[in-house]
Amino acid sequence: MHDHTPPARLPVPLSGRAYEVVVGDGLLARAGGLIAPALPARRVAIVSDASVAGLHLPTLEVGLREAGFEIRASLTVPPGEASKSFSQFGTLMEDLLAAGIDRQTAVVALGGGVVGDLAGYAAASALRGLPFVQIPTTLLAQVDSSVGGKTGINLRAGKNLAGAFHQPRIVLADTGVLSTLPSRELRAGYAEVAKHGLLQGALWDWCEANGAKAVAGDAAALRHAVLESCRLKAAVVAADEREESPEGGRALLNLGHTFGHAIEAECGYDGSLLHGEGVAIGLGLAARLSVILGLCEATLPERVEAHLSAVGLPARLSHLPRRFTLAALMARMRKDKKVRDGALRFVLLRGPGQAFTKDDVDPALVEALLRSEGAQG
Ligand SMILES: NC(=O)c1ccc[n+]([C@@H]2O[C@H](COP(=O)([O-])OP(=O)(O)OC[C@H]3O[C@@H](n4cnc5c(N)ncnc54)[C@H](O)[C@@H]3O)[C@@H](O)[C@H]2O)c1
Ligand SMILES: O=C(O)C(=O)C[C@@H](O)[C@H](O)[C@H](O)COP(=O)(O)O
Ligand SMILES: [Zn+2]
Repeated sequence: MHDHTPPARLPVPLSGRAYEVVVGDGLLARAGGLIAPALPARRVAIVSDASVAGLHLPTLEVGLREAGFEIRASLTVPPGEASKSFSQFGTLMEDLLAAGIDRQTAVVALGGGVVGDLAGYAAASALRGLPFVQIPTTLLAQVDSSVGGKTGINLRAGKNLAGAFHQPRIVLADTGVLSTLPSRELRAGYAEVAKHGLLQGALWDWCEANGAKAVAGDAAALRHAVLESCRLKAAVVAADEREESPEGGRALLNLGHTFGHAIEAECGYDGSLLHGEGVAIGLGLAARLSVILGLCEATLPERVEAHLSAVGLPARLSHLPRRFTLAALMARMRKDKKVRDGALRFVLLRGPGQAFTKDDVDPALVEALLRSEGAQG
């Protein structure tokens, strides 16, 4: 049963590279007509993961062929974070070239953030840059990763440490495909909505009132979460596309990620901790660090953690079954891309809607926080 609300079109107003995020139900079946005006030719290579391809690739292929698209290849990678690797990247590049792509062939990512980040990096690199289309199929990818042009893979040293900025020509967020998403994945994606809520303010109030509906799969709540998240992200990215602003800018979208990425990397990308779950724990830790530094009300961490727990997300390090060593977490955080002149930089909160970056945080305070949360050493 499809929702017949007409699709919304949100602009991402980047000078010379402006594009739209189209949000609606049933977009996959109409994909060809929707993406053709944004592309140089009706020729694509689709990249997906094996699970998503089994569920949604046939609908997309029909939707593209109906509009006269030639599909040069439909390539799949194994589902999961481990596919954001150099070896999958290499195989994907070879397969794209073997499929006979040229510079007018668009790479279409059909999947979650893993497929979007990996295929986007391949699109940025193959023939030194191919047109790219994002068709996000997870809540996380619809509210966050498909918008803004960050692409990349993980290295042994940590998360997203190789990559490129490569903006898509268009994003199709078909909210109907979320009905097949496992509930753990829906909750993990919701962590980025809560992050956007804490950055934006009014959206945090909405989260506290409606988050439970969103993680239960309520279509109206999910549409609202996608629209408001993309609206916020589009504005932040348009103002500071490459995270260069000294005043916070795009780096604010990293709220919770300094801690989250370190925890995720320590877990080894084996599915035991999803990106959104790491972000949820990171949001709680960022709120706790903000209190330690006297920046916000002492009640904020409990408020953040209570909401995240209420929607079924882990909100504290101690909620995970495994233990972490302090030295390992600190070493991971020192490799974070926000580090400036060797100093850790954190996104902190004065309250919901009042985030900022701080680069003179005493590492001893961070260590004391992590120790009090159960890190060993
Ligand atoms: N580029 C960015 O700006 C950005 C932003 C946030 C996160 N990320 C990255 O995104 C990645 C996480 O993305 P994710 O949470 O989407 O994970 P994912 O891509 O691994 O997808 C999660 C799981 O859901 C399955 N799946 C996807 N869509 C489905 C559907 N409609 N029905 C059923 N199953 C479906 C996939 O097969 C996979 O097993 C991380 O690597 C993170 O670093 C990037
Ligand atoms: O788009 C951004 O900018 C973000 O920070 C969004 C994050 O949710 C996302 O996880 C991103 O990939 C993290 O960026 P990174 O630069 O720390 O790898
Ligand atoms: Zn993230």
